[in-house]
Amino acid sequence: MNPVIEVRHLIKHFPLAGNFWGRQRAVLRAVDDVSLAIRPGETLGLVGESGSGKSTVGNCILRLVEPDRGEIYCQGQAVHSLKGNDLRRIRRRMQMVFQDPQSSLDPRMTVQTIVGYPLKLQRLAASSTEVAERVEHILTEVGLGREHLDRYPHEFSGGQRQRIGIARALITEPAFIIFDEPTSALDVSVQAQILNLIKTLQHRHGYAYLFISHDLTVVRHISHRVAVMYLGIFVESAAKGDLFEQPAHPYTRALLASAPKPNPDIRQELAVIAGDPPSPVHLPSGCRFHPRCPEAMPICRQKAPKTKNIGGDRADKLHRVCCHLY
Ligand SMILES: Nc1ncnc2c1ncn2[C@@H]1O[C@H](COP(=O)(O)OP(=O)(O)OP(=O)(O)O)[C@@H](O)[C@H]1O
Repeated sequence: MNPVIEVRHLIKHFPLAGNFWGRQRAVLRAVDDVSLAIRPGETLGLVGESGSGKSTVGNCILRLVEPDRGEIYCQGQAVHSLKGNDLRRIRRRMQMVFQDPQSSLDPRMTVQTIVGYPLKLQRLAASSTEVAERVEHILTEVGLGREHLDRYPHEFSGGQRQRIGIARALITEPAFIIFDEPTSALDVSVQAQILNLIKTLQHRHGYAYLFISHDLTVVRHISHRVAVMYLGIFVESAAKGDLFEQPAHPYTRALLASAPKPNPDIRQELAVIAGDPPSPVHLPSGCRFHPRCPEAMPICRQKAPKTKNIGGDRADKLHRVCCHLY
């Protein structure tokens, strides 16, 4: 199957503000050559410590942040070169669900208006009657009845608000959805319900998902493949089973070793590895993980490793790792 979304060599550097007296301006390398492909019905989980560049990858794919370089294809269409109305049109096929439903829903709008708004914005419905019908249908899909149509966001629980956020993303019938930490603001019991809803919707419609999270349990539950991000690059990516059973990169191994055993009732946050990540402005020489790596060799200080495939050739068997050990 062809990928729904494909990203090739994505780069996003943020120039730092300030006066550098003629010296070259320092840049923060938020995303530094990332490639990925996601097929219909597939979820790619994206994990990594805070600041590793996960959200920037998602924002660049949707062009909410302008990439510096790289190619982005949605169902074969070159998103990176679209402008104006063409860019607006492709956004109906690529949607995002945010972490905090409280702040991403306008408190002055009713559910009817919030969920129907993308249809109006993109002129995807012929009449207000059609908008109303489609809103009602999509609310049922996410487990909310028509009695909620005229209520405001503050009248809902956190889980219900996230259902509204999901309905708003689904109303344009997208092929690809980015979930950026969609359950981290929710209680653990509600979190499970939302994750199951996200999975059910994927089974029903074949959506491709990019699922960004700090939480290894959540990523393990929801993903088919997983990519591990460290300081702007993917250090490892593989099918979920391979990544969790046979982690190859020392960073992935450290993440898994430091996480408690799988327990759906416990959040498994990252950021428990010895030492802080170096600054993305002043990256270490060679491999960017070497100052924290228990297996660092002399070459790791000198030369950045290339990404190699240590798995099979089939798309679902690829196991890519960026490390001098391989
Ligand atoms: N608009 C911006 N201007 C300058 N720097 C930015 C901007 N957006 C993100 N960054 C920086 O880029 C780096 C990557 O940020 P990003 O939010 O993508 O990381 P993340 O892995 O999603 O982190 P978190 O899990 O905390 O959301 C960080 O160092 C961040 O401070």
